[in-house]
Amino acid sequence: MGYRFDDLTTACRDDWRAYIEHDFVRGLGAGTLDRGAFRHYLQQDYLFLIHFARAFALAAYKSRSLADLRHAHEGLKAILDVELDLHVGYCRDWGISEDDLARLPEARATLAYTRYVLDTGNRGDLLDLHVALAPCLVGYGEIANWLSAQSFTQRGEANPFEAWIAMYESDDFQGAMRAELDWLDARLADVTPARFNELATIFRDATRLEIDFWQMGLDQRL
Ligand SMILES: Cc1ncc(C[n+]2csc(CCO)c2C)c(N)n1
Repeated sequence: MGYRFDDLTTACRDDWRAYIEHDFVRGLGAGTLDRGAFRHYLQQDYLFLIHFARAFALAAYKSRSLADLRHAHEGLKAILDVELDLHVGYCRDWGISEDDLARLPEARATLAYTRYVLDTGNRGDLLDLHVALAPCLVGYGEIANWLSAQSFTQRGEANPFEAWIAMYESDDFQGAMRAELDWLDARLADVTPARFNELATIFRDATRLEIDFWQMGLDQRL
């Protein structure tokens, strides 16, 4: 007993590294990622964010305390008022209009990942749901930090993906990631080994679905 978030990443170390250091991520850092692959990813990420907002609404429904209800509400507001607005603007810069976004077909990788998170939350409790959301919430912060530390990463105008890296490296985003880590550390401190194993399976599955999401972008696959 006495688990922490780091025990989840340690339990699926190879999958976690494959997600954080994926070729798609390396291409973002080096500035060499195929533009079509990035546009495809941006489009599918719009659909992803809509379902992710629904998952925060589910977290509100699953909350047993006012503090957890507020936490879910903050997460939902952050996606609707900040993340999705930014995303729509970002898509516009990449030549994707709101009309295009409204008509997108959903890729299999998007379907699989988002519905997996929603099903995990429906079936389980608030901790199951947060663990399913963690590769997304914590992973992108870790990816931005990892990229900043790599010698191949190009910063500034030389890199067409600079805004993407900067968004997830920002104090706002890193603060939200820290808050999520604290929430998870507090809950994981008193789970049994059997319960930890269940949670580690959820975390690994969601991490594998993040890897598939990057690969879907690279392959420009529906
Ligand atoms: C496939 C995929 N995985 C993770 C994120 C990152 N992300 C999505 S919502 C959110 C929190 C917003 O408050 C974060 C960090 C993404 N965009 N797309």
